[in-house]
Amino acid sequence: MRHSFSVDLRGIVDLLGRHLYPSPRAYLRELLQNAVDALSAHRPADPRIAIEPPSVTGDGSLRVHDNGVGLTEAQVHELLATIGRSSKRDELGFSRQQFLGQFGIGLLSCFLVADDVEVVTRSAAAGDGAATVRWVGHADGHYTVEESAVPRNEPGTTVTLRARRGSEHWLSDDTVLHLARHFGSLLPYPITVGDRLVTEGPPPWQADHGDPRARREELLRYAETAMEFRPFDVIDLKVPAAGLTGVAFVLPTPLPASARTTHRVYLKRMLLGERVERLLPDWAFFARCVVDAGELRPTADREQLYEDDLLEETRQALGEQLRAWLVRLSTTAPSRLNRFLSVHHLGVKALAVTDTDMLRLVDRWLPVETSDGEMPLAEFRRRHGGIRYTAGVDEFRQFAGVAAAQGMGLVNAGYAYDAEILKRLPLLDPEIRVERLDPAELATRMDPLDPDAETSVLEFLTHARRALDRLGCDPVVRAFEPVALPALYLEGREATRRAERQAAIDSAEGAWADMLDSLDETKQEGPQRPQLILNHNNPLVRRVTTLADPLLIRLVVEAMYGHALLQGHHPMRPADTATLNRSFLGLVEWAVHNVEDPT
Ligand SMILES: Nc1ncnc2c1ncn2[C@@H]1O[C@H](COP(=O)(O)OP(=O)(O)OP(=O)(O)O)[C@@H](O)[C@H]1O
Repeated sequence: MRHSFSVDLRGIVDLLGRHLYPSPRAYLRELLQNAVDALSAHRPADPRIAIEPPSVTGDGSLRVHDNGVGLTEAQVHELLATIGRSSKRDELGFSRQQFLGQFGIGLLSCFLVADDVEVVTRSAAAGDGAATVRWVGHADGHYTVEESAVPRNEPGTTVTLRARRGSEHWLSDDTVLHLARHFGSLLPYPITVGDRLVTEGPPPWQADHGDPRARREELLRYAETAMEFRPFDVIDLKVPAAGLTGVAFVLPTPLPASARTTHRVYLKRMLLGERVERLLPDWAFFARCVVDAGELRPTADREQLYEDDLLEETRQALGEQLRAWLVRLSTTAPSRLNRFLSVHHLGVKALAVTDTDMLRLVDRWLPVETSDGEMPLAEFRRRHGGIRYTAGVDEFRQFAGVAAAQGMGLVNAGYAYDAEILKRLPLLDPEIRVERLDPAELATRMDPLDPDAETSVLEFLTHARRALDRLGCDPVVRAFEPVALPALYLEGREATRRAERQAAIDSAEGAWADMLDSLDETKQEGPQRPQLILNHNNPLVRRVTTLADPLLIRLVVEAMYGHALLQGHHPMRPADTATLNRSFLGLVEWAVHNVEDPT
């Protein structure tokens, strides 16, 4: 025997109210949507939707009239009284293009605010003699159908709601006016609430202003009122496959890193939401869009866009259009591009990591910190042939001045995405040379001393070497710029790696330490120790190299070693800290002793 499911309407309404619709306000959207669909199905000469709020009906009820397609009695039974039955779907289950509704549950949302829903309707299709049918559905799950005592004089439908106790505010004049404006201001048929027209005509980007500058100004003004910011620029958007038109407003300030950009989306000119996500690719955080799309689908709660192939395709196409705008800006208005970059550099850099056009744009236009001051990478290459960079900000601060003085240009790639961007530069031109600075290389650029000077520092060097040996460091004397810098601690990249490995071995214990130790293949290689480069051009250093007292030389060299470590933000091992302390106290003692006893 076959049986049909019976549905407990209260349970379903509860489900919708709690889990599908985030707020009961959805009821007005669903009523507007049905009225619009009814007009799209019939298209009378003077289509209109008239909402009568309680102040007009006078009996506390809300009425929504349309002069659309209406329903016959048979359709009333089939469509209004069957949950999930919609006239707007084809056999394959896809929503028919011109309609907003598709699921056949929208009317149920009225039960979120009312216990009874009355529909009085007359079908346009059934001709002049069509009866006016009155259907009343109750939240407890039963309904009545009868021929209306008052016949309608034109096809169409009137839905009447009387607020459930406690829900009166959802039907109040102010709320209804606000909701009708919110959801319906761009809808293609005139909508009135009482005697107020809430529709505003076509979307602002479709309005014809004749002059493009006037249009742009109008759109900027629209953004100021609708989104509360004066955009940096407006970009027209169009994706025919999704029936999408609209505009992207470029944000005048960067978003906080954690924030997601959201968009105002209309579907067939009904507002889907003001905070719709995932319309643009993630990288396009600098734009907020307002769009209307005919073909994109909503999620069942009508709050977000349904994720399908068409949405993905649309996202790509919109991304393309924003990218093209950026590239266009770089050729037609570089100064505007520079202003844009100064605000949104982080996002553009993120984009350049995966996108070659953006990489080219960053290369040519985005100023980066270099030892010659701020300039785009392309300009830096013009001056220095290739690119040598430091991967950390500290490293850059330490070496930029010295490197520049030796005629070596340095790029600071210590900020987000910098190093990845630099490594990708050869994609633009395989000839581009990019290498990371090896600090050890700096020493090779510094002038050795002339033979006389070299001889004069030999004895000093012997003492200095003895002082630094147990710290794993070799002293070297060179003449370099800037004169003001007495000493520089240089650790080659290999030496750094080795120090890190050694630190790991030192902090490990037992078998683990033995294993790390045995893995340390560099043990077999010759020593590559960090160097303390003392600057012979510096007057103080020059005097120090002439000292005769081995104890004083040791104290001075140790102090310079500690100072150079601190200056270069190098990590201080316990031995380094102890050395610095001891040399400091030793020098104080030496100074005091000499003041007391100058002999
Ligand atoms: N104002 C109206 N004029 C004519 N027919 C209507 C009207 N309101 C509802 N209907 C009919 O009732 C059916 C069910 O409406 P309901 O709002 O529940 O679902 P839907 O609009 O089809 O889909 P959705 O759940 O996406 O809103 C509609 O498909 C439509 O045929």
